[in-house]
Amino acid sequence: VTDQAFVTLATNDIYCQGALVLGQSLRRHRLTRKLVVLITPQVSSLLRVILSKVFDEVIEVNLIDSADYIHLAFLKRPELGLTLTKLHCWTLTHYSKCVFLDADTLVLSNVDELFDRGEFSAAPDPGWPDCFNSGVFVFQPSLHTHKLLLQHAMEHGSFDGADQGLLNSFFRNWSTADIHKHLPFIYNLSSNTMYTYSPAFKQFGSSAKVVHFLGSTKPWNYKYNPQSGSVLEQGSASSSQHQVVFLHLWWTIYQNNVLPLYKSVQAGGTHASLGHTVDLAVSVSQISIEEKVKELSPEEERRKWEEGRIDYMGKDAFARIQEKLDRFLQ
Ligand SMILES: O=c1ccn([C@@H]2O[C@H](COP(=O)(O)OP(=O)(O)O[C@H]3O[C@H](CO)[C@@H](O)[C@H](O)[C@H]3O)[C@@H](O)[C@H]2O)c(=O)[nH]1
Ligand SMILES: [Mn+2]
Repeated sequence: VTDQAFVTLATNDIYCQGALVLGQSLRRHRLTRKLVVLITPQVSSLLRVILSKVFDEVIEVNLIDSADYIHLAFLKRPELGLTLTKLHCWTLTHYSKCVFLDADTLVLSNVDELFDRGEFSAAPDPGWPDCFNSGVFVFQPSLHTHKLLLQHAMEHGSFDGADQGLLNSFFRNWSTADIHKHLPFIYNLSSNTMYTYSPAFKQFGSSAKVVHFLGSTKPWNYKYNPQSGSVLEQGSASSSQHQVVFLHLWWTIYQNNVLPLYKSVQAGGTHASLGHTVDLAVSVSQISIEEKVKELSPEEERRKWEEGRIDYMGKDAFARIQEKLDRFLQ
């Protein structure tokens, strides 16, 4: 089937690591659809090369390219940045139907049956089951829908400041209108929420098809010991039994199906620079993915702005600029 696709999003080199594991996990289970990753200009050229080995299409999306009125409105709402980026998936009109998967999801078996569902299908959010979780959803690309979504974002914002709030208020009758649009929880199983229903996990957990590492600690924040096959806990994060199993699987795929891709591109050392934001440390007993903290020179900063590569979510966010101005004026 060439007019249907699995789609994910990675706006930086760190989330690319998740996208690569997700892509490889899809390939392990008889892939019959196209694989697409949306990226933003921040993604390094090395990661683009690696992504293109796993994904059929690596598509750069850029907020600056969107219609002018949206761009202008966006400048007043920089916090919607990442949200609008996810919405770009509706512009993939060379596909008739797609399944979106967050870069922090992992596919455990073939999930082609998701394409039997219509827009907008998603699984309940474990924290508020009358809302859907926007980490896995079935949608139909359409420039018209895309425009309506952007308009909705500009007019009403998002009640959680991100895509899940926006999509839930846009597709507001999801929870009551059509039960076929309720994906079973096994298509978006979040294993690390505060509240879990353990007997249900025992009963149904083994039929899980997609795992979602939702929340602030992602698999790539852990370290992995390839010899013992153990995942090393990070700080205060404590993992439940089933989560450990899924983390282990994530790292196994990373080690066996992602690391070799890098080796074919660059001479592998024990400490490799994977792009401008990621360092990879590989030794016999430990693999870790670390974020590089790199300060740009003022000249580099200015060039970034001039090229339109503005970090709306981070240091160029309006609140941060305001702080700077206040400090300057005092
Ligand atoms: O810096 C970032 C952050 C996010 N993403 C992408 O956006 C997705 C959503 O972000 P994530 O960190 O996975 O959020 P969650 O912890 O899953 O939190 C919830 O809340 C988000 C915001 O509403 C929704 O997008 C998620 O689907 C929902 O599960 C990621 O998987 C990536 O595909 C990036 O590319 N870069
Ligand atoms: Mn997620």
